[in-house]
Amino acid sequence: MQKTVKAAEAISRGLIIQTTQVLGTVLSFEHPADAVLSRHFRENRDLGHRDRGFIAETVYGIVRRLRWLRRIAGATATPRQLLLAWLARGEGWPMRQFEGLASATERDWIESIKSATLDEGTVAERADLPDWLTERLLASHDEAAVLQLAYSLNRPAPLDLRVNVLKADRDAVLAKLNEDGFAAEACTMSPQGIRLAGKPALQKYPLFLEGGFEVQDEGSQLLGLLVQPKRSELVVDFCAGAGGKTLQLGAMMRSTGRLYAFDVSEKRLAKLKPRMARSGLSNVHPVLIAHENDAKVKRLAGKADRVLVDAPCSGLGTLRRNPDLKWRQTPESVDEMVVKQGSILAAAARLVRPGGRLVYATCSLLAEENDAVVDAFLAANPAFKAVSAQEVLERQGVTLATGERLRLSPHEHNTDGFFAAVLERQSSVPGAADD
Ligand SMILES: C[S@@+](CC[C@H](N)C(=O)[O-])C[C@H]1O[C@@H](n2cnc3c(N)ncnc32)[C@H](O)[C@@H]1O
Repeated sequence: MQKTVKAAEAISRGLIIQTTQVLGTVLSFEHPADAVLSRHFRENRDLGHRDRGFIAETVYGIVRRLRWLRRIAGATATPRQLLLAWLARGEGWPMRQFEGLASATERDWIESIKSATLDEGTVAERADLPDWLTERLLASHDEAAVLQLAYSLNRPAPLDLRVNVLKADRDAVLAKLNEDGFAAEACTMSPQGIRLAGKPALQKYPLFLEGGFEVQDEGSQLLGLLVQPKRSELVVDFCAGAGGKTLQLGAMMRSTGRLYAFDVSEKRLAKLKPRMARSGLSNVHPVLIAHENDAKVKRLAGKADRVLVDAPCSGLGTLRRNPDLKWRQTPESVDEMVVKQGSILAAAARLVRPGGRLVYATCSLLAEENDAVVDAFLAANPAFKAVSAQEVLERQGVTLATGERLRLSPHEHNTDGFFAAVLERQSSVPGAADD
């Protein structure tokens, strides 16, 4: 508690006002919270590391516990009231810390909410999730599991790195990080992963600039391992985005063969370029496509050894990092996503050569974006058969009792929530009517 009190002593009225402004913009839910924060920091370059940390952590803390805070502070509480309620109840600030920051009337109000008690509340209220999402999770989990999952999603995520195996080896990177004062340890599941304590700034760290590692959640690294690309293969990362997994696949291919990084977003693909330069990879070919049935995609029909579909999804498995998603997504947006996912998977499957592998992955926790999409695909494409994700990982030294389909969750694996299914196009079904 002493640490919180000390940090709070340095909080100025100005910082409280700025945090309230950022919070107000985030709570309009017109833009993603991380974009609102980045923009604020770009426009206020004089803000120090600690003040940025205070604004970001406070805003994320409030968004994570918004339902609880509204129960405490009132359904129509203003951003400033939510902030004061968070500092008093979420951060446990004692009354004397509000002197000079809150008016006498506000301090009376804070005192009253400090001692306010709440009834137990509904499952959704206790989980700090919207009702519709709680209902959908309850369809595949019991109440205790939903609450456990929600509590783990409502905490900040650790910082994981993936060692670039083309340039470095994990033990050497680990030793260097520890020597330079970072508290780093090897990830327990991913053989390429390192977990750091705290949130150190790494953008200017020489080993990062030289391409020795990238930031990537350990769970996301396991998805790359499921693709298991080999040297000289033709591999397609169908939804490459800024290339988190592309870079991992390229390094696993030892910068040989051809690795196509498709995406419909020019902005995301542009973010891949500097990362490619750092990584030292020369086998990556970013390709901007208009949609999943673009002619640039069709040219590779039947040619790919491996295809990864890291599908656009609700992102609800990443609530530790993007807590605003739970308030921004709707049942309708999820339903639209499911249609898109089916269409992308069908288009990507056409690229897989006989005997080749297709991996469908999401960072969603919802069965309709995961199993339902894969089940519908398998029913319509008898040439594809499921392969055990557990066995694919085992062959790479990862022991994880996941069964046929990979399911990762923060409360069980301390990773983001991920789903993946590994499928293989049978070589013995000539001309199967699957496309
Ligand atoms: C989950 S993100 C990918 C994250 C990325 N693989 C990584 O590891 O960093 C999904 C991506 O799918 C892209 N996308 C959306 N619709 C698409 C489509 N029809 N074809 C290909 N990519 C698409 C989005 O622009 C987004 O970058």
